[in-house]
Amino acid sequence: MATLGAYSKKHKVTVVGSGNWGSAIAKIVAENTKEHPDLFEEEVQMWVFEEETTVPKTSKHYHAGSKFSTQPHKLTKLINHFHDNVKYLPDIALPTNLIANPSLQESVHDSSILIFNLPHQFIGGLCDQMKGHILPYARGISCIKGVSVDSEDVRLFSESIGDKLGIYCGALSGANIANEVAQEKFSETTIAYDPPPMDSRNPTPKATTPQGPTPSSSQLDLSVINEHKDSKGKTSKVKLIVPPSDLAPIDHDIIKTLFHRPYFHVQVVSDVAGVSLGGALKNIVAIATGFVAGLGWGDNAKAAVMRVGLLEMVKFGKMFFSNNVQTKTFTEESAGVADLITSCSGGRNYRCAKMSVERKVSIQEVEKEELNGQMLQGTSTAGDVFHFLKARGKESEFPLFVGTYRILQGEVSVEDLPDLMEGKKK
Ligand SMILES: NC(=O)c1ccc[n+]([C@@H]2O[C@H](COP(=O)([O-])OP(=O)(O)OC[C@H]3O[C@@H](n4cnc5c(N)ncnc54)[C@H](O)[C@@H]3O)[C@@H](O)[C@H]2O)c1
Ligand SMILES: O=P(O)(O)OC[C@H](O)CO
Repeated sequence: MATLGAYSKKHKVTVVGSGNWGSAIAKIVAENTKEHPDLFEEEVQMWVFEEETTVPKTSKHYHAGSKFSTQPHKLTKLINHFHDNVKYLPDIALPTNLIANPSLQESVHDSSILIFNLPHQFIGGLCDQMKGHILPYARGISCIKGVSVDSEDVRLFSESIGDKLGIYCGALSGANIANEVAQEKFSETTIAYDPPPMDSRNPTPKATTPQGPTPSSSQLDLSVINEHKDSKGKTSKVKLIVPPSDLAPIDHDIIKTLFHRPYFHVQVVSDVAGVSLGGALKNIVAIATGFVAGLGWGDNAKAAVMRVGLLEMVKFGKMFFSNNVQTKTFTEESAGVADLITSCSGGRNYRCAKMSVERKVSIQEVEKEELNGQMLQGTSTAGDVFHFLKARGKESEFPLFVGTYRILQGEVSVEDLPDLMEGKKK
């Protein structure tokens, strides 16, 4: 594990997002910053999308007659008072060094490590608000499970965040149902972090320094033109800022120290595209698995959907992200097959899809009734991926992804899925 060694400055960490997974990850990193005061500032900021809420009746903090249980209060106030995200991760004790902050700009101020963890629909707008307010040499980790799609392109959130903010950003994804992780039940995760060469500990990075008297490290113009190969194999030149030399480089060691816990085991790899795609595409497969479970079709049917889903996940990566995506990320890492299995067994996408078939209502209706503000990612990812494939005439090559979208749209029925998967039904 990393130690401070020659570095005198500490990393400040901010988690952008505070939903079910956002709060669980914030708990983990706050536990680790407390355990490693040589590397990190103890206090971790967590940006909260502010809303008014009361303590729910099911919470251990609910007391009939108490002002928090009867009148709405700001969620940040409740989190900081009870050290419990009573709405999105109820009844989990959050470390007292984790501070909920409703101001995005204030929470990211001076942070050298930014962790992005919120439903993917919101990240673009938040990055726009963060521009100019973050340290230019900050580095990021995206815990978002989704892909950024428009008619032109499909992109990884780690890359679109990185481009918007002018920073390097890796990705964390794995078989991680948030409530289980928060209850400290053992799980594994995969972090893909392939930082620019200038971030390595040795040798000291080359940097362009202004002429004149020697400035302090914080005043140096440490911009480096970094030749960068993106997840599709395209090489471009990006201007990145070298972190000051009195701050420990954000390399695999530091990343592992920040996220690894006795109950949360981290593998660090370099395949950012594979890790991100695994987390995004399995959500579509989880919906399809939930649909067949809703019909009462049993474990064999679920396994068949998962098998086809895994093949389509790998194919999608290979087809649209060239050879940068490694098949073994899908077959060997937590971010691949393990996440697929857990999501298709007990994830929200699976559970809501199952209930929608059982109750004969739309999945959106179930989401609203059952998730108390948490949001499904599979429904929008299914739509995004469908439109992306359609624009390229590739629908027939991804029958499960396309079939799931068409069921969601009400164009075909769940009973059609076996034939859809085999391309027998159009
Ligand atoms: N929950 C899990 O078990 C889990 C596990 C691993 C990964 N993930 C992934 O983590 C990411 C975050 O998921 P989550 O579970 O933390 O979120 P969630 O489903 O709990 O979503 C609710 C969050 O969205 C916020 N929100 C609502 N409206 C907003 C707005 N207009 N702007 C900004 N934020 C707004 C809410 O305040 C809340 O924090 C997703 O990509 C998800 O797929 C989730
Ligand atoms: O609950 P879901 O379906 O969003 O999935 C949760 C996690 O991604 C499982 O690893």
